[in-house]
Amino acid sequence: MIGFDEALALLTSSVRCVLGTEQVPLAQAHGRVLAEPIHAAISSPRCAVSAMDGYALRNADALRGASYRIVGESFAGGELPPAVRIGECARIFTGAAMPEGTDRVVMQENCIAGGDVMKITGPFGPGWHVRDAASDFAEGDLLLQPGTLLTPRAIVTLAGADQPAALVYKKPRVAIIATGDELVPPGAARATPRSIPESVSCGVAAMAEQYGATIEARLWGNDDLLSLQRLAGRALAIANVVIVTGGASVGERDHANAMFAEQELELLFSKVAIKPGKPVWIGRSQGRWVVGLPGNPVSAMVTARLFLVPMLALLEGRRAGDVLSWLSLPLAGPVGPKLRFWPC
Ligand SMILES: Nc1nc2c(c(=O)[nH]1)N[C@H]1C(S)=C(S)[C@@H](COP(=O)(O)OP(=O)(O)OC[C@H]3O[C@@H](n4cnc5c(N)ncnc54)[C@H](O)[C@@H]3O)O[C@H]1N2
Ligand code: MOO
Repeated sequence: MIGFDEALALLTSSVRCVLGTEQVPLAQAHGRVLAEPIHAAISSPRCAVSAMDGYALRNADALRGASYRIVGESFAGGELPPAVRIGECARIFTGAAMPEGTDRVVMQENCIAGGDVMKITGPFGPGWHVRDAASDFAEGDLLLQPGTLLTPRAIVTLAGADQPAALVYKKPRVAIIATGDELVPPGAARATPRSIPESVSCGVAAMAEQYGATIEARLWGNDDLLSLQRLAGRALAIANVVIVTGGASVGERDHANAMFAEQELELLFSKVAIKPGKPVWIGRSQGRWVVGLPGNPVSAMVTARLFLVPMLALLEGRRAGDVLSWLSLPLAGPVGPKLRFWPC
């Protein structure tokens, strides 16, 4: 039995990001982890643009009550109007390039216009309503570091930097083997008195997917060593990470560890001084990671969150600290020896 900190340190120093990389288009990049630095291919905005619909003019020339001749118009993506001189202005729309000679936009709510004349009628305030060239980022700026999780925020940055695709780390492939004679598929327990619904692999698969893994197989084994050994071989052939649920303890039919013995299982640790979840174990077999979770659903979910999730993060090129953050809080009340089925 080892302490939690020691177990986590062992895991963190042993799991390497070795699954390789692949190029994915932006539409498939959400939730993936960047394997390259992202630099801006263009500046944003590319030139000074208006932040409002209104009229562009020279700031030094702007005066409430004054009139200006409208010499052209500027639309987002359109041609630039002629240069604007003193006493002149140009019609402008949000996102359109500022015409030469202009450095201020007066919102149209503060003007009236007729024919080719615009008059400033309202208090147009201190804001110039101009977004300077490269005020978001400049061409060549480093915007995203390798190891960044591609969240919606990172995706909009990638696209805004004119990057149509990204190099990302490959997703870990996971196989889950649920063990236990008493287990039946959810929905079938009501008809069989001594059975219980197989819930653990459902929750653990959802958690693994949430943290970037693909589920290659959900397998099911009785508490019979021979058939479990066959399942172990099958799972190791298709996955980077094999998760076994149940059978982690010392009962006569607890084979989770033994089912990998023929596959040269090397344990990283077995049993951690935590509650719930003491029987959790992690090892290597045939170059794959094997994670043994206790069968109790609460224990399995807690140990999956504490050990499987950082393992997946490390395999995907992230750091364990990206997915584990700690907050010390006082207990709301005394904790007895029994835990509820689902922690609230
Ligand atoms: N003599 C000892 N007995 C136990 C110890 C110990 O140290 N010495 N540890 C206890 C602890 S702590 C735990 S946790 C459990 C873990 O046992 P196993 O991993 O061997 O799990 P099982 O015995 O197979 O099942 C425990 C419990 O969970 C239910 N289960 C199992 N798999 C699923 C599943 N996929 N979905 C839903 N429920 C599942 C199973 O029916 C049992 O009720 O061992 C203690 N014993
Ligand atoms: O600690 Mo076990 O994991 O009690 O349920």
